[in-house]
Amino acid sequence: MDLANNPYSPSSGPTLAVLKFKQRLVFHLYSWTLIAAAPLLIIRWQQDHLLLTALLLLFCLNALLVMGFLHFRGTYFLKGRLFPLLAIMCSVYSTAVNGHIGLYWAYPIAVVFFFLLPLREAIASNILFLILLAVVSYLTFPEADVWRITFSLALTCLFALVSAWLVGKIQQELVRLATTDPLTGCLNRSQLSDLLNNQIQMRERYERVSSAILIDLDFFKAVNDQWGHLAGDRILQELVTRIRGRLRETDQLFRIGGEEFMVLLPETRQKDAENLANQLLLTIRSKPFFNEIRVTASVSVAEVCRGETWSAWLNRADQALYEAKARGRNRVEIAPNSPSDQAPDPSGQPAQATS
Ligand SMILES: Nc1nc2c(ncn2[C@@H]2O[C@H](COP(=O)(O)OP(=O)(O)OP(=O)(O)O)[C@@H](O)[C@H]2O)c(=O)[nH]1
Repeated sequence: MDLANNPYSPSSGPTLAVLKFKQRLVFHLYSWTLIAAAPLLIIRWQQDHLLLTALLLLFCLNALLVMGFLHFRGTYFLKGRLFPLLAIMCSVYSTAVNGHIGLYWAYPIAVVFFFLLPLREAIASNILFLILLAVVSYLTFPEADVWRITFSLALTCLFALVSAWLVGKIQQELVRLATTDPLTGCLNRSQLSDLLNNQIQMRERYERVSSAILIDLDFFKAVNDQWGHLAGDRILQELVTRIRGRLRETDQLFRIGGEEFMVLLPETRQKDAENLANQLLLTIRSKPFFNEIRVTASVSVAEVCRGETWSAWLNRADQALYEAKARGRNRVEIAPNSPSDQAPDPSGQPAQATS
């Protein structure tokens, strides 16, 4: 595993990619609403509609602010929560004073809520919008029109809701497919750097120390050669079930190579990680797998050191794993702390290799 040249940078995680895509989408939607609202602002100002002009001005300023925050900070002001309020006020007021001409804007606004807001907030905003518009329509239009307006707007909201929900589900599924290994259901390497970096931040900021365990099956090629690849696959699946049975909810299990796995243990010191590593080794070698096949594993443990990068952390764990292989396999090896780490081990115990 060549970690120094690892292609996975923190910005390459699928979750981050989806977030960036959403931010770009929000930026474009705000620029389009700005392009649509700016001419209206001038028209209403020329017509001396002062209240509507003020509302549209606030609307445009909010759009500019959100776009500015997105462009310069990569985050947006109030997460765009002023938008529904201003959009509802503009549309309802415009319908009250301009009749049908104002009403036409209600439809794109109802749809765009689902792209700019979290689903629940979009639903709540649309319910409020529908009620207010129904009241204003009742006061403004003939009764027959009120039903048509309310019903057609409700249908527009419903279709937008269904499409937004579907897009959200598809997106969740795509992220799941991109981040998990199909054979074992473990996390794959796509988010490895991000999650290791999170633990490094916890160490730097709050002195919360995490550890990583690497597990590599011994002589797995021989298992494949003797029993076939399908048997090998079943062993890998059973191995993951056994490992998972020993982990806490907060621990994360990655498949980082063919028969190589990594367990990330947040807030776990080396001593506790070493205990767990010994237990994991025991669960692997103590009982035969599918078809009465017995396998062993080489295991390494590395606690994160102060000031080190995620790849340096993983490299230390990897070196210790090579050491475990070199010393005869079927054992746990502890990675020595990096020279940059000055913190004393609270247990006062020197790092030891155990079998
Ligand atoms: N069945 C199965 N085998 C896999 C999978 N991924 C990798 N392998 C096999 O795992 C074996 C790994 O072989 P090696 O890298 O030589 O390692 P090893 O035989 O375990 O030897 P040591 O690690 O040195 O103990 C290869 O035969 C791969 O084909 C998989 O998804 N399913």
